[in-house]
Amino acid sequence: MSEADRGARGLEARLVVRRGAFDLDLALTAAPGEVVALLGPNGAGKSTALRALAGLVAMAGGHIRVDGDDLRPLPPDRRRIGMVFQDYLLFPHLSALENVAFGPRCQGAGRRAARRRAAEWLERVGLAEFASARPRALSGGQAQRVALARALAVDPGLLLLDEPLAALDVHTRMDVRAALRRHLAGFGGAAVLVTHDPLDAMVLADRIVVIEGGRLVQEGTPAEVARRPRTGYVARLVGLNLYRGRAEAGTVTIEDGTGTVEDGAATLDTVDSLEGEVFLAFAPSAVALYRTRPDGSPRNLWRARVAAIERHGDRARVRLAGPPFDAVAEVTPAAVAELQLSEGSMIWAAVKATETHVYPA
Ligand SMILES: Nc1ncnc2c1ncn2[C@@H]1O[C@H](COP(=O)(O)OP(=O)(O)OP(=O)(O)O)[C@@H](O)[C@H]1O
Repeated sequence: MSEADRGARGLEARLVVRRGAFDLDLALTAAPGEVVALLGPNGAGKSTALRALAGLVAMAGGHIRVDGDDLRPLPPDRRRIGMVFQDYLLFPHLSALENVAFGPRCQGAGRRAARRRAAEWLERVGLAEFASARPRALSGGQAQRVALARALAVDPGLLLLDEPLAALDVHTRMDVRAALRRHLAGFGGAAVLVTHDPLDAMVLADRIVVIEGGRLVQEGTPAEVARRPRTGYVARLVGLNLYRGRAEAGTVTIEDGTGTVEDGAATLDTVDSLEGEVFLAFAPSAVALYRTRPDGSPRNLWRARVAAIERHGDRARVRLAGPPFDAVAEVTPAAVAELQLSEGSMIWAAVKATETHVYPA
């Protein structure tokens, strides 16, 4: 390790954890002031990663450096870490103020200093008047703000948030998400957030790290990840059709289609000049559906079976099954009626070359 590494600020970690048949091996960094969201399907290892950082699960290897200090040998209560965990609730027998004062007390602050500090934090999260309330008298959103104040009151070098909004109803969730964003913006340490909700990740994170099967599969800013998904999971999350293929002279041969490549069926034309291994993506709204073969035959035209029709806000999502490949189309409910779409029916689908996006695999 170089001097520069030792003195690096923020989080610099490699987390190696074995849990039965599952193993996690993840390099993770977060600069001071940066919020990194861990996103991934169920069982990907997000909570395991967070618990390893907190010292709640043992690591089989790796290291955790926060502002240059190695935390791995330290027990959880000696790590300067703030935690807002879904199941790491407030102490029910303590008031909001005492809950927040608990951390500074543990760090050695005197009773009065700890209470003063807690009062400041409750003020900052807008709950000054609830200082003497017990947790059961608080709403879910208020309790979550007290938990955040408690986490931040210890002036942590690293803040860990595990599904901080998951237990809240939709309306409260929006408010608390906006408040959380403001508090995170004012926090000078590194923050790692675990969420299932792509919207939380998009709104709260500076950078998204996607993990699947205990390994990093993609990372980037929310915009980069949304625009250029690299796995099916990410593509579904951001609502895009995504394929891997080989590009040659403006045509992409789909390699992960559901059917065999017969007489050029599993190909899509693009307006891109990229060659070689690529990802090809297009939005469900770019897919046009026809009952009969359209005149003038657009270039990217294929015959597809309707596998399912789902309501999605004021639009309908039509799942199309291959061969040549699966896709999702988004149309109006009126179009579903006009086209007489039903599960199992065969239709024509088209997507303009100009509506496809191609990027290196
Ligand atoms: N206490 C445990 N003992 C053994 N294996 C465990 C334990 N907890 C979790 N696992 C396994 O570790 C893997 C990762 O689980 P983890 O909870 O970290 O995933 P996650 O990405 O947080 O999932 P979710 O989104 O469902 O919370 C899973 O395969 C799970 O079965």
